[in-house]
Amino acid sequence: MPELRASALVDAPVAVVAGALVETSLIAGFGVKVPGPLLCLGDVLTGPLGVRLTVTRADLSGVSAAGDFLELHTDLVVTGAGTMVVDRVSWTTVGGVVGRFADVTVGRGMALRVLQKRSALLASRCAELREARVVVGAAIVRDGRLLAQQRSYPESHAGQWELPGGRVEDGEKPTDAVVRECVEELGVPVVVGEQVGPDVPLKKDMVLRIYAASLAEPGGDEPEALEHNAVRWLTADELPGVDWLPADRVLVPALQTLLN
Ligand SMILES: Nc1nc2c([nH]c(=O)n2[C@H]2C[C@H](O)[C@@H](COP(=O)(O)OP(=O)(O)OP(=O)(O)O)O2)c(=O)[nH]1
Repeated sequence: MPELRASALVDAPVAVVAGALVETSLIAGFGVKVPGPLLCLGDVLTGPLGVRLTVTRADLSGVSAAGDFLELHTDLVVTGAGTMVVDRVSWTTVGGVVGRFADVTVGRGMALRVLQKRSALLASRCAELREARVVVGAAIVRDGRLLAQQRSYPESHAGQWELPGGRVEDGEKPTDAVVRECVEELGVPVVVGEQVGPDVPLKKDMVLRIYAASLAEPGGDEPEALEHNAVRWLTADELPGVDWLPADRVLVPALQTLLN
């Protein structure tokens, strides 16, 4: 299988770059049809010439999509100077001299041009997302289950599930916002841990950032839905079947890893 590699250094943390990579606007300009604004595991991308690729990875380590005769992988490597983005494109070549000639003259040239253009788009989107407002969410785990809560508004999202959290206020540390929001929404204090998964873009200038958390007083009051319809404790197996808000669906693999 011929393979083409290209790499570029992006001046942004890996969570920002991984988040920018799941935005489908980054690839929609190349004639690729996408199912929604954010790439999720299992999504099918339809490209020119009937190429169909299934997303097999979309997390902090990068994004992959694979089809019958084409595979795309973008790996992210943390360096002291930013995030190294390593693209690998591999495809099955049509046999014989003609096939190999087409490969060299058409396939490689096309792939390189696409990668160069996407690399520039990625760098400028990461610069925007670095400055974006942050909505924090808490991935509260107890006894191998994740707490989710069901929204009651707006009408378009009522009934869908999300993690406790909200916008970080001016001058507030994101981890402090997690604690404040959990007290406001659930009536309980939490201890905040590491970030889970990428910074998922919500709109042009806002990202969703999830932190692992645990109840500060495990034997204390039960978390209650003070501003939502309901709370639920979910197992890793239950996560993919939940009607999540779109940005939270992107985070399901990372949340399953947290639970496992
Ligand atoms: N708290 C929280 N917000 C989420 C999640 N996923 C997700 O897309 N969001 C979005 C919904 C909201 O647009 C925004 C959070 O805003 P917010 O908590 O400050 O207040 P809100 O729901 O009233 O927001 P809004 O409708 O006024 O935009 O982030 C999640 O898991 N937790």
